[in-house]
Amino acid sequence: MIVLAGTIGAGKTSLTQMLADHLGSKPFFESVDDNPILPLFYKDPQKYGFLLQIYFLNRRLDEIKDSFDNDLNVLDRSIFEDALMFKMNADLGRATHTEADIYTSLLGNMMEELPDQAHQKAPNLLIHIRVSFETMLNRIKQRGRSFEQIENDPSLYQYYKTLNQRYQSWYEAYDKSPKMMIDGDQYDFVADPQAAKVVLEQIDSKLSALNLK
Ligand SMILES: Nc1ncnc2c1ncn2[C@@H]1O[C@H](COP(=O)(O)OP(=O)(O)OP(=O)(O)O)[C@@H](O)[C@H]1O
Repeated sequence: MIVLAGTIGAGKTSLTQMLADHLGSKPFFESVDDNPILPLFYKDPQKYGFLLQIYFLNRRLDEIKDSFDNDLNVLDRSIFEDALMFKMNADLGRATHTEADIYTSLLGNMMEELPDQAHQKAPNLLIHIRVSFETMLNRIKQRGRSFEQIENDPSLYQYYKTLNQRYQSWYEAYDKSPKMMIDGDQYDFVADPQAAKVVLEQIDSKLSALNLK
């Protein structure tokens, strides 16, 4: 499986669809609009952070199991980023370190229980869409999900800034599978068909180098 990674508004959902269409494989999306915990979490992160994390863990394990049958299936977010986000939430006092430790241990246990074929536990390729903090803020504003708006909760500015910074070091340290980075500032693959073509070419050549295509 191929997994997309990147901060809020990086374009993971759009690239998942484009890439699956291009490869003739199946896209897997985590629906934000149907997530009943997310608005609660934004309103009261201390209370709902752990519940949200367990919700995501459950959903992502389902996705991983469902996408097993084809190496080129595309998932719109990796399970590894949840750990990054939860660790950050714990560091910011939005979850306790005990909750973070329990989550990490549960994640490890559940990954061990996945079916045996070792290659299927880790993705075949992780694609990180890197966007600047400015682009991230613009996209969040443009998309207009009310609970994500800084006007409604000014503390989100710092939350988003910290998240954006942490993604870069997270990506550099990531070693669970082959990986590549797409420059989401340079290539606006949603608005610009030429940029989309370049991005798909970059991914194609990585997949060929990995003998996946
Ligand atoms: N593990 C997590 N912990 C806390 N919040 C999370 C976590 N995963 C996702 N979210 C929240 O869920 C919402 C959707 O995030 P996500 O980045 O998956 O999709 P997106 O914003 O639609 O991204 P894209 O535009 O790249 O498709 C955001 O508000 C994000 O903060």
